[in-house]
Amino acid sequence: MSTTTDRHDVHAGAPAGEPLLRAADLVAGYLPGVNILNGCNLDVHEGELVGIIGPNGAGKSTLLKALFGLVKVRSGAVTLAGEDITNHRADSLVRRGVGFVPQNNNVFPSLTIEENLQMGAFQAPSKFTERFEAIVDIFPALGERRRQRAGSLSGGERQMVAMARALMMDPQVLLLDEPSAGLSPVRQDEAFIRTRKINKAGVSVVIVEQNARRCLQICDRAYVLDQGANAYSGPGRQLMHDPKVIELYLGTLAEDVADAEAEQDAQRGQETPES
Ligand SMILES: Nc1ncnc2c1ncn2[C@@H]1O[C@H](COP(=O)(O)OP(=O)(O)OP(=O)(O)O)[C@@H](O)[C@H]1O
Repeated sequence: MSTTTDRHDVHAGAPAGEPLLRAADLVAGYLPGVNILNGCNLDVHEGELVGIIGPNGAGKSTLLKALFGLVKVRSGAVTLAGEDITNHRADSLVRRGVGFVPQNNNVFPSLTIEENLQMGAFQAPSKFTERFEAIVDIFPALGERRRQRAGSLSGGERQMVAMARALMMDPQVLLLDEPSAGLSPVRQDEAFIRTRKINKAGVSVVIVEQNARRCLQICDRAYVLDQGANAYSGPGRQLMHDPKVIELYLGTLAEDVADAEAEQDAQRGQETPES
């Protein structure tokens, strides 16, 4: 295992063996002739929590969408357990074990929590009860409030419903697009704790985040993107201490990072199940 955060080691710190999900040299974009991803690489190994951080407009969300068939890949390849899934449709990817939680408009507001989760299982309705129970084990609040309309929930609660809906198909890997976006600092922390719970329940996770520091704190490994290409990668905590990454992307002093780590360690000790 490599342990350096080196520009030239594109998967620094990655475990050995074949990744569960791989993006290799992806070139993709929205408009003809304009590439947003310029040769992006990403590996996710089974059980990993992998972060994607970088400046605004770096292409983080575009990379996630390209993995999920929502942005056309112009060259390069996406593979799942070694099989090519490049440009496969989202519904077929869901059947194959890839889940995706978009940043916005990610619940049906007029439907109840339970109905939202039924929508998540529409490709396998016979599994609804079993999956619902598994998800309530992770997020008990969803069971208690199953009859509440999603439109009446707070932003953080909606995000929980959106994550739960994506979990209904029992994905091998879950792609999360900025789960902390638009939430207050406390609610952001809850979103990160939920992400860790999902990962601890055995789901490999890719999380795109603007809150780079928090993201690096919870990730096994992270990739820093810049202008649609890999800039750095490595174990999350190692990137947090990398002077180049701090200067360019975290915009903070090393002492602040140490303080934030201590704070996070204290919070981790207090992590309790959702109520
Ligand atoms: N639907 C779209 N059509 C055309 N261009 C788009 C579209 N969505 C995103 N882009 C452009 O792609 C580039 C990368 O956007 P993307 O959302 O992937 O960046 P990001 O790294 O996730 O940024 P942020 O942290 O600000 O969300 C931006 O220049 C953006 O304007």
